[in-house]
Amino acid sequence: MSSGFPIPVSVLTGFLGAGKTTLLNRLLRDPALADTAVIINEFGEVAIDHLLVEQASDGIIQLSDGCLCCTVHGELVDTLADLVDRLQTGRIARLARIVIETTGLADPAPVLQSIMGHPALVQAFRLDGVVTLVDAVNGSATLDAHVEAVKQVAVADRIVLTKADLATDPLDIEALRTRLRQINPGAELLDAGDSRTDVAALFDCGLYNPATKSADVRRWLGEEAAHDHHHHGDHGDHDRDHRHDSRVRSHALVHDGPVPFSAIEMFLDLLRSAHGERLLRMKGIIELLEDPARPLVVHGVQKILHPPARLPSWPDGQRGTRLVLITLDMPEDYVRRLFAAFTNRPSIDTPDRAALENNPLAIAGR
Ligand SMILES: Nc1nc2c(ncn2[C@@H]2O[C@H](COP(=O)(O)OP(=O)(O)OP(=O)(O)O)[C@@H](O)[C@H]2O)c(=O)[nH]1
Repeated sequence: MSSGFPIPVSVLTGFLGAGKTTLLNRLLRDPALADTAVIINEFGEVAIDHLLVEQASDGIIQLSDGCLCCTVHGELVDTLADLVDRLQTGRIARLARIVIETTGLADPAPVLQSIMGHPALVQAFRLDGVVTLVDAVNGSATLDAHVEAVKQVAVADRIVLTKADLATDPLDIEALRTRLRQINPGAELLDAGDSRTDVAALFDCGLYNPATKSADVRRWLGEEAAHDHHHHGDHGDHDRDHRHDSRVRSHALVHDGPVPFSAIEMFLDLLRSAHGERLLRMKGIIELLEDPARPLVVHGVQKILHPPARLPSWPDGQRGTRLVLITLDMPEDYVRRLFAAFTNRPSIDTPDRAALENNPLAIAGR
């Protein structure tokens, strides 16, 4: 293997909406991350994430998988192998680092095992560290409800607490910190709002060392290695590898043409008031009737609805509204019909938006 190898790989993980892309955008502004390739995993039929990473798009590689939970094994391995090939044939001059942003529902063990355990990749890459983000507002509830979130914390070298600015009770934050230290006593615990939480503090962790992690982590990684042993070269066994909770699903909503702000607002309000606790994540890019040239970006994370932001222009030139919702136990049909009602594309037997607004007896979704 030629010089420049092994390339350090950092894994950025954290539950849905914890703030991975936000932190990544901040870090990518640092010249220390020049020559960094970013691999992001998208799920669902519409891709949004790559539009929201503010870097020259040639540095971003998007893995598109239909699955919520996996930074899917085979595709990640193929992408990394392709990068090696491009470097060796001179199509890329140099890569100083790779950052992999996992999906929020990812079990991190297979991702780490892809890098540490794959016979071909182990020569080219070294797993440098795992950075796990935990949202200070939703963190405790998320750890209670989702085992993936506990695993993400347990495997971390650095844990970054986000959204402390939104947390109302400092005692809650302290309780969360204590819990994070219990799950992973060895990781450094940092605050996203602290300017010292920079590239130097998060990356260059040294070679990832499972021996410094809990017995659980060593067991999970061991199970992955055993699982891998049977699956090298076999990318098609997704059903068997598919581990996410079938109660969790993603809904992709697309609308061509501009939508009035009031319609989007009402759609989100109704969804949140009727089914807020079932809405794990909502994100979208919206073409507004009032200002179609500047896309509106909306984010909801469990009980938080973040203030919408505006982009100066359409990142990929393609206008329209793309929303992704990740829900727990929510019928697909309900979401689609409600969205159709507010974008004036009623399906059969569904009251249209005007009827919903004007008729107090109309109950959406019924
Ligand atoms: N107030 C506040 N908002 C934050 C912070 N970090 C992230 N956000 C907001 O949280 C929302 C979700 O952030 P993202 O960076 O998209 O989260 P993510 O982890 O990449 O989301 P997924 O990829 O969907 O799992 C956005 O509206 C961000 O602006 C923070 O520290 N404070």
